[in-house]
Amino acid sequence: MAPKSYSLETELVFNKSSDQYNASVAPLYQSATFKQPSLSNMGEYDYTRSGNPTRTYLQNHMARIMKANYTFAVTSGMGCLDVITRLLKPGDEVIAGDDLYGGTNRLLNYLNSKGDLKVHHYDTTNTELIKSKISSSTKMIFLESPTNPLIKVVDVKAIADYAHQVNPNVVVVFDNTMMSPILMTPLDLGVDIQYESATKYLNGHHDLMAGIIAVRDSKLAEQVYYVINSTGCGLSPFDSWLLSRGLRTLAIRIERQQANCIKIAEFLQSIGFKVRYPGIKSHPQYHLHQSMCKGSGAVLSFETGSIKTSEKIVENTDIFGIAVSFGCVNSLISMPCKMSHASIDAKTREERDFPEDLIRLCIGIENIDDLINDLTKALLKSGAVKINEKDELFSVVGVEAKL
Ligand SMILES: Cc1ncc(COP(=O)(O)O)c(C=O)c1O
Ligand SMILES: N[C@@H](CCSC[C@H](N)C(=O)O)C(=O)O
Repeated sequence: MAPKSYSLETELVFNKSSDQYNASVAPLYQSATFKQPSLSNMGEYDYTRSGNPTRTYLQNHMARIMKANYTFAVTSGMGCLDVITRLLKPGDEVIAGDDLYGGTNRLLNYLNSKGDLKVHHYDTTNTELIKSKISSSTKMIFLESPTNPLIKVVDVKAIADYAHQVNPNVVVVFDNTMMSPILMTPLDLGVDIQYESATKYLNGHHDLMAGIIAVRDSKLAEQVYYVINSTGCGLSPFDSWLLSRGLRTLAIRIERQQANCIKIAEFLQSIGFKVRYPGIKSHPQYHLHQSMCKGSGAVLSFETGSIKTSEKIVENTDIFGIAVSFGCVNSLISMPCKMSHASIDAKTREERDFPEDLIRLCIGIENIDDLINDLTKALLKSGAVKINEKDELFSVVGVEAKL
């Protein structure tokens, strides 16, 4: 009989553990080795690099949440990409977005520069351009949507369907870190491998690094497992246990983070900033995004027109911490060009229309009035915003972001 599945919110907290003592929380097997029942019978587990019950529990839970047949927990989001790129052969052609996360760009560039892969970066918001570049020699396609931090939206299904028509063996890879499984199910849109940095929303507390790889095809799953076992990047028992714990509140955290983010996007827009956020109608791909996702997440970016002004804003918030990463319960502020995306060189950033003054906000679950007051104080101190005779805030920068 097919296992009964519940709504995502229920699946997140529903415990399917079959623990011998009926522990309400799946136990932590903090053990590197497992004794064999006999010399000839290895038993279910022998060595934690190859498998561990706490990691299996997490993976089974994640598979239900991501609508995957197989998931694999590894030591970071970049660890996922490392495993996935190892499925390719030397010299294979791959297509990648031109606004992928900085670390993704760095690893792909590294492999390209060593001649391991031939990586071609294109603007993946231009579906026709991407289609024209896909050929029978394209072996893998790397997509991200909305992109971090320019919030560009990709037509995932159109690209995945076309790529599979041209080459049934192409592997379409999708980084779903920005949406999480609560807001998007990329496997339903035709991607072959979905991965996420679980360091972000999935865990939500910035107390661990992890990554999850999800697939439906059993052959791909076998290859992914082979690499993980061979390289030893499976997630440790303790981090698997911690991630299982963080995961339970994913739905409620995202609901609150997103509600706060929408209010902040509207606030910034109302005082004259051009805001990049797929949850507001002014986003050029608002309808495409809404057709693929159940929400818009809690990351937005905006420009001020001046690097100095942006620096002053970032340095004058209290509640918003100056830190990389996102998806955590507390709010963060950053300048991607100096922080998360500094690994993309300045020339490439310019070629890709990446604004140096861009500020990224990652919204947490704090009280919304406190967040808006904190931001207002920093905007006023920086001089980016002033108060008119009617006591209303207005932006004095009036910059038109290149969306
Ligand atoms: C969209 C995206 N994908 C992947 C990663 C890599 O994840 P990790 O930091 O867990 O390696 C990050 C951030 O680091 C990210 O923002
Ligand atoms: N120094 C790190 C930067 C990590 S950025 C983390 C996250 N993806 C974000 O977008 O903020 C590095 O070199 O990778």
